[in-house]
Amino acid sequence: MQTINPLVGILMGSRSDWETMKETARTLAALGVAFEAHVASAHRTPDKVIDYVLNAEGRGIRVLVAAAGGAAHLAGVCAGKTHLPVLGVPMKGWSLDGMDSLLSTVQMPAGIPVGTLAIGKAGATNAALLAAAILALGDPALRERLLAYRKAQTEKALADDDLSL
Ligand SMILES: Nc1c(C(=O)O)ncn1[C@@H]1O[C@H](COP(=O)(O)O)[C@@H](O)[C@H]1O
Repeated sequence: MQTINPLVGILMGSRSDWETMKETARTLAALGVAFEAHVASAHRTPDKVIDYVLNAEGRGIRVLVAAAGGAAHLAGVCAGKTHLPVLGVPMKGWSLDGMDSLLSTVQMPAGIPVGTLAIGKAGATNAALLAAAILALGDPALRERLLAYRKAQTEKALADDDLSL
């Protein structure tokens, strides 16, 4: 999936991660951030991952989001091949409630950072917001859209405080 001149590259280890990672795509779309999303696995298609990451900056990508479940090596391998910010999203996976993905994404050796988000859809949403926040540092119009998104969220949370039986 691709919009024009993508600034954010979303990689996921399997198509089975897409249901969760749609939250990243939807949030970026809501903020008007151009992105692309691809299935690429450090285990199953390592050459595709390396090729993508090495060409990302030259193609205009500014932030990478890497999502994987189980033995989640994708984000770490991406980070090892680029100085672009890499945000890791651990997938809940098929066992261990995603703790395996979380730990294998977050526990990077010093020198090769992966900004690791929460497991699952919350992490997928927040990866988009963090990517947008990074891009907004140099994009005043995006900064305004991000502030409006946050304001709407606050207003919804306040409006939710009208409990009845
Ligand atoms: N952790 C990785 C990597 C990787 O780290 O490169 N590649 C695929 N996977 C993960 O394997 C899980 C099961 O994949 P399948 O559903 O295709 O069997 C997915 O969550 C995927 O991210």
